[in-house]
Amino acid sequence: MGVPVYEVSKEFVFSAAHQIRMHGGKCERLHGHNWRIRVHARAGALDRIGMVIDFADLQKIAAELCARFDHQNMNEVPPFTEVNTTAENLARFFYVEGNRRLAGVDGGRVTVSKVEVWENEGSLAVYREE
Ligand SMILES: Nc1nc2c(c(=O)[nH]1)N=C([C@H](O)[C@H](O)COP(=O)(O)OP(=O)(O)OP(=O)(O)O)CN2
Ligand SMILES: [Zn+2]
Repeated sequence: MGVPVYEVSKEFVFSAAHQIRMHGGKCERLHGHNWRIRVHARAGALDRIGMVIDFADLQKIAAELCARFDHQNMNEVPPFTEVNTTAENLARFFYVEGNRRLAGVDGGRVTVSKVEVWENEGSLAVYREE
């Protein structure tokens, strides 16, 4: 028998402008996206009612993180005043901040395992740690 792993995920959309510094092409100009973020959470054991985490609680965490960027120029919102606003860096940001928020919940039973960021229907970046 393998080691059990349960995973749930939740998806969010927010609208924000950005510009990719040093890109050298059109993406260096200010432009916007409806960013689509999917946050995956995993656990080796379920809680007493059979959940990794309630979808509503995962939604709350990710919604808080999205709120700081919604209808903003992301390049003006820390840490993206210093870090380039690529989909890869945004995925890492959600992964790290999501895990920071989950660390205090249920003795660290649940972690963010993966974050996917779509800049548009065809362009996806994924961050996870191995
Ligand atoms: N690896 C990455 N490449 C690019 C990123 C990125 O975050 N990581 N970002 C951009 C731009 O933000 C751009 O807005 C999105 O790129 P793209 O998907 O190419 O968007 P287009 O609308 O130009 O795409 P088409 O599908 O060709 O119309 C660029 N690259
Ligand atoms: Zn873009």
